[in-house]
Amino acid sequence: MTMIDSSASANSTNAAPPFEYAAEILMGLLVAATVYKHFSDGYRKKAPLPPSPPGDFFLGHFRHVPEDESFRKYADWSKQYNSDVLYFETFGTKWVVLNSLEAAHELLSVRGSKYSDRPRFVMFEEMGWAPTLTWLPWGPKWGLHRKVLSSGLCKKSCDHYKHLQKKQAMILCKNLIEKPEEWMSAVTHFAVSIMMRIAYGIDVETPSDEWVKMAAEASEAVGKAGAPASSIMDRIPWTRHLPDWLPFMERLRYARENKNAIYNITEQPFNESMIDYYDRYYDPVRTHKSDCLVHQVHYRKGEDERIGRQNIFERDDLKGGAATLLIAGNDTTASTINLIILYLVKHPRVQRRAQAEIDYVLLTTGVPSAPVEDYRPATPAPWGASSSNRAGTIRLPSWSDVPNFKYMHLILQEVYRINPLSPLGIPHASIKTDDDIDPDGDDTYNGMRIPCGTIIYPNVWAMNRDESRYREPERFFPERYLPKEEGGWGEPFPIGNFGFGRRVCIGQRLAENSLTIAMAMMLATVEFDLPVGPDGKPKDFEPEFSHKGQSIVLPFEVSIRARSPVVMELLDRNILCAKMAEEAAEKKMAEEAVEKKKAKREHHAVDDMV
Ligand code: HEM
Repeated sequence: MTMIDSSASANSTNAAPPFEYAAEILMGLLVAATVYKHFSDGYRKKAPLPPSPPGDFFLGHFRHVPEDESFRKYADWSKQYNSDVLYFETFGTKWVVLNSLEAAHELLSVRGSKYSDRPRFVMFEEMGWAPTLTWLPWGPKWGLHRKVLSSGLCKKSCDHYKHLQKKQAMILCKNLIEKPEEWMSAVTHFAVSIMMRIAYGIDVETPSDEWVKMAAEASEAVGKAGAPASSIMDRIPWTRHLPDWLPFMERLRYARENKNAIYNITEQPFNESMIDYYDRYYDPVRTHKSDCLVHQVHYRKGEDERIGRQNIFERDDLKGGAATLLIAGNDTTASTINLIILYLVKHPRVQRRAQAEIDYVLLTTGVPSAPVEDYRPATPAPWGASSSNRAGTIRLPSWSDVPNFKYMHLILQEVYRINPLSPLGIPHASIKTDDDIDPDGDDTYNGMRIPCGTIIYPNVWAMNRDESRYREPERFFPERYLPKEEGGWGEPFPIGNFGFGRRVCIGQRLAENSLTIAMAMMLATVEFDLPVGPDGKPKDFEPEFSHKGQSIVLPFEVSIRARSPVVMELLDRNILCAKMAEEAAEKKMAEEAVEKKKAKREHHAVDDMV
């Protein structure tokens, strides 16, 4: 026994372990496959690939594309190679960057049936995402998710949420005035409270609520995860199984460290919402379900089961769908409001003009009969740090006022243009379709070949700075969109911020409603100024941005105060009214539900007697 053991161990020291050369063999096969592919494509005389900067042999462009602010580099290359379409390749992963609106529109919208797939988001899989519309590949499951989520985000549904958005906009302004130093939490609370209510039926009372913290952690985890589908794991999926202490594996480490944040936001609000669903179900008074996504879809599923109709939207789909709304809807909205505040602070002239417009609309429409002077000081405040009209408002903006705030809408467009939240969009991917002429499913655009399965990044940042569309693109100038007759430059609104074609953002209407009512309310009630330095004078600053994943502005200081002494009272009174109206509506729905149940019971009783 001892002898056999020792010979075995001697053999094992002399012979090579079975997998010692596996890496080399694998590498050799990959090189051979790359070389074969290269030459076989060439012999088939296909159209040339789009221009691309030089890469390394085998590694391709892996080392050449920067992780941070790659959109700038792509825009530079686009100019250098005089091509709006650029091609890149690494370890067999091919990607194309579209630097013009024309190319993005033609490929992603007009040829949408070919370009609406997504690449595999291996890093997000590693982070533990449930099935979510944003990352789902093109196919029936995507169609089902899109249909279910869109039904709650169409115009009619969005009108239904307007009271909620207005109430939260008023609470936002109250929080800004009461705790100006915590202004960013107030903004996050605004966005989270809307999405938590719509997705889960959960009311988020204050900016210090646990739900706000949890949503902020998840948004941060996603926001700092880097541009989607660009990590080493997305390029070479098997690397997700490597230990995360290896060099180049920072993003794997990041994914593993942030798994909890995604788990919490997917599981906890969903479970809470389901508990509430069953509480309501068995409660004789609150028998009606809430109007949120989870309750509505879960109820429909139950009804389908009851009548034997197939419903393929599984529990995990609902969980993922609700988390999609929260994650996709809250951070985008909050980050855009942060940007709006930044540009208002940095451009006082723009802020004054928008306030003047809002004051004018509020004063000249639907005004109580008492003279204006009863509500505002006749002259600007004597300490007049600025030339602003500090009159404040005599009433708060309502939804019917919003279309009249024309200059405010231009500010929003200029914020979109100058700082797109997703500078490289969310990547699409091309697929083979029945209409393809090329047997491999490759496509041709302007004489350039786009191989089937290529990942497509629309460089929205470059499109929004296209000098043939925007004069002085780095300048923040909302008037650029005004027609020339009105003193503007007649330039077009930016288009790509919400994406393209069949994958275009489904939350755009909801987001724009949140943004416009929040802007209107803030401009009517709040004054934003530069922070005050130790010498008591306004202190200018250079904002810092993070471009890891989303392009967001990092926390900055701002001086915030109410525009007039009546503002706080107006806000308090209107918030109270909104809450009372909500309670009354809830009570009415509960009473109707009880009546309905009673009628059903009586109907069955008669049936039984018959
Ligand atoms: C300022 C706010 C927002 C911006 C800038 C924004 C931007 C985007 C972009 C660029 C895309 C990718 C489109 C494409 O692939 O071509 C997208 C997709 C998506 N957005 Fe938004 N979004 C915002 C708000 C919202 C809101 C409020 C919701 C939900 C209520 C939402 C839900 C989604 C979903 C589910 C997708 C994936 C659609 C699909 O893959 O089929 N977004 N969004």
